[in-house]
Amino acid sequence: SVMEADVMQAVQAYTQTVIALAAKNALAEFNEAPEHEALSLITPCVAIPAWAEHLVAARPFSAIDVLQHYAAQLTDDWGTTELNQALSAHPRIGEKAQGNSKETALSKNEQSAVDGQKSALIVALAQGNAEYEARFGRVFLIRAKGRCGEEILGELYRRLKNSAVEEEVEALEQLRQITLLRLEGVFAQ
Ligand SMILES: NC(=O)NC1=NC(=O)NC1=O
Repeated sequence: SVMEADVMQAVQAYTQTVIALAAKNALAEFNEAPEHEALSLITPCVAIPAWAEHLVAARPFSAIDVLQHYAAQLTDDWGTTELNQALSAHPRIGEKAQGNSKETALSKNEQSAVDGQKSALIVALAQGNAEYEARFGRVFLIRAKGRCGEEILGELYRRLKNSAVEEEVEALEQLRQITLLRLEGVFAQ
């Protein structure tokens, strides 16, 4: 009925307000926190200290999208060094992330669609990972969030055919996506 529609609309508007206010508080917290605290909020996003240090140094941010835009700009300079630095914190796709660090929890969540999938898939991912590491000399990195195991395996097979230069570009783009998605998560709580 019209009444119910109005109530639903009001609830939705209220919910949006609460989400916006929560994000605002998270931003205020980040802006005002002591440096080491602000750093600890964002270091789980990616194991590239310079990125987190520059982001913290650029506070205060007037809005979350300004912060996210600057965070994205900082990733433009990433190259081989940053990629290898970051890979130390990313478990292989399909392998159970070890330990109880914040990064491990994030990886587990991002890879949740892969976990418990058909064992044939897990075996194929393990073989593909090994082939990738033999060919490119580093762990295969893909933004796993929002992707099922089959799609990840398909991407692994496709990227195995890349040249070293093409593959570094792709791996860096995946690292950017993982990092910026995790940053969104920091301010969405
Ligand atoms: N090797 C990986 O691709 N690791 C990961 N991808 C994600 O999206 N999270 C990870 O930890």
